[in-house]
Amino acid sequence: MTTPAPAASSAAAVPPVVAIAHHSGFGHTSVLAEAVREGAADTGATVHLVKVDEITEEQWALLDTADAIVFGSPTYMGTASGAFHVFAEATSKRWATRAWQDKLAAGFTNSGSKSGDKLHTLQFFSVLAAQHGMHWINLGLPSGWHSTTASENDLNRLGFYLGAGAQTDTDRGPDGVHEADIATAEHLGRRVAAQAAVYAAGRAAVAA
Ligand SMILES: Cc1cc2nc3c(=O)[nH]c(=O)nc-3n(C[C@H](O)[C@H](O)[C@H](O)COP(=O)(O)O)c2cc1C
Repeated sequence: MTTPAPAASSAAAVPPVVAIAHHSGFGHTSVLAEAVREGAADTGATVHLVKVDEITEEQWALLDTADAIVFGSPTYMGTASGAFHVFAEATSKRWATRAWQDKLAAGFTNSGSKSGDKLHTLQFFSVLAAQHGMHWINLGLPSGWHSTTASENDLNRLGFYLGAGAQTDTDRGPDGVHEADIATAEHLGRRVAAQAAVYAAGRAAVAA
């Protein structure tokens, strides 16, 4: 008896497109954006890094065609930076046409304090995603550094669930971004890209 060949899955063959829309005033959050890019690229995804304070029409078009958009910003005064908020308001054009409906979304932030009210920035990102009808992908990691046997070098050392949260001493440059936070951001990139692939394959299967 011959076993029939499995149906070809064209959806699985097409790598997802992940865009990282981010701002960084002093370069710390840029290090994390690069880590998200590396994590997503590891899975074979096509990745676009977009600096929201320099965004061009071509880059808006890249966001429009992405399967997933990862939002990233430092936490300034307990929320995303002013430059990120300018970008968020500019997305209202996309909101009006539902252009980003059913894309995936996720987020990361960095601040000077261990807490620094970073959760509020991640919540802002998730509400922005919800306003667009996007599907939020959380970090998907247990919290690290929470017992006598744990360490500050653990993945998700700051214990965020909604997205990736990092801390960098304010008197250090971009090379001061913590390795564990970089690894956590890479994890987020891999997770978003993997989920985007699952979502695209599922959508193709439903349409078939
Ligand atoms: C205007 C301003 C506001 C800030 N507000 C906060 C804050 O609310 N919480 C915090 O922990 N750090 C705060 N910081 C520190 C930054 O989050 C920190 O320096 C971060 O690493 C900057 O990231 P970037 O280099 O990507 O801009 C603030 C810094 C600035 C310049």
